[in-house]
Amino acid sequence: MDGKGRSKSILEEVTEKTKALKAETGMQPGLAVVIVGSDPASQVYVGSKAKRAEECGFKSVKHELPAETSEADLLKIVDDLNKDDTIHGILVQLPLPKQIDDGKVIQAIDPDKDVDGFHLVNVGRIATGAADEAFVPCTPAGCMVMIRDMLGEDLSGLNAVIVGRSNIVGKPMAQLLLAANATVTIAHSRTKNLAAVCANADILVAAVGRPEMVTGDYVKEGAVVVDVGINRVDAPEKGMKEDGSPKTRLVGDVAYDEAAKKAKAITPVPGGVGPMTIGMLMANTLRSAYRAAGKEAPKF
Ligand SMILES: Nc1nc(=O)c2c([nH]1)NC[C@@H]1CN(c3ccc(C(=O)N[C@@H](CCC(=O)O)C(=O)O)cc3)C=[N+]21
Repeated sequence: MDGKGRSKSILEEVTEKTKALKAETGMQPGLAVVIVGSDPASQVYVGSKAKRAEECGFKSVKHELPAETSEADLLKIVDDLNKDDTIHGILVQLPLPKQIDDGKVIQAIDPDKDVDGFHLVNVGRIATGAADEAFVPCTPAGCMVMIRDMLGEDLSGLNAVIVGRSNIVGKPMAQLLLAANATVTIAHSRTKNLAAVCANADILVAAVGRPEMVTGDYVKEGAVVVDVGINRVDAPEKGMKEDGSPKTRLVGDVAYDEAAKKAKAITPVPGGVGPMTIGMLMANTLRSAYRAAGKEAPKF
């Protein structure tokens, strides 16, 4: 499953619907991305989010704050963005430095601008089957688009196994699959006979953060496999960097070649779930702007 290509089609639709909203109401969707500290990987993600937002025709605002920023100062910025009518989506890049309580910052974001879908109000909306009114977290939302492309809207009778129980992927993924009528199992590091549990899955979602842990024997013949992992591992076969350390490459949580032999469809890393996450962030921001304009939000 080509996440990069599918994400492109979503971004095109977002761009089109942004034009339509502007023509009809004069409103332009606005996305604010806040990053604290200078972790290089985080900088790259934030940069590409801002770039995509501009390509969609959004107003894009980036707040880059020093690593020693206090919680109070960050909360003040969030509060200002909550009150800013030109901003429809607020994303505070995680993780935050240790002097700042992630939970406190997330709960300070206006739930109706929480395009990450991490606020308790949105978590609760999804858990109670009100996903249409909620912001659905971007990574699970992107996974669902690819699963539905393969299997249709109704997953009745299918077994879905998610490996990983995080609040940002595993748990919301389970809610979305359940809402689509799949029979859902959440497996994790304490699960007994993990390979056997996974081998029962028609839909297998790997979100554990352990490079290539899901090997061929975990995969049922004909399964749809979604790999959420993005792990940077040493790749000495590519040679050395200038500082003498080995070059690196990205791998998922799934051993791709082995799994691909058995799967009906599988997402690659890179080029799978990652680009879909960014696509869904733009879709959520567009939806937020439509709601602020009092118009029915387009579905993705
Ligand atoms: N509040 C918050 N929301 C997030 O959504 C969030 C976050 N914090 N913190 C960090 C993680 C990470 N994340 C990624 C998004 C896209 C790719 C992506 O597009 N990856 C490319 C590869 C990029 C590369 O080459 O490094 C791919 O998989 O093809 C990766 C990672 C969003 N995150």
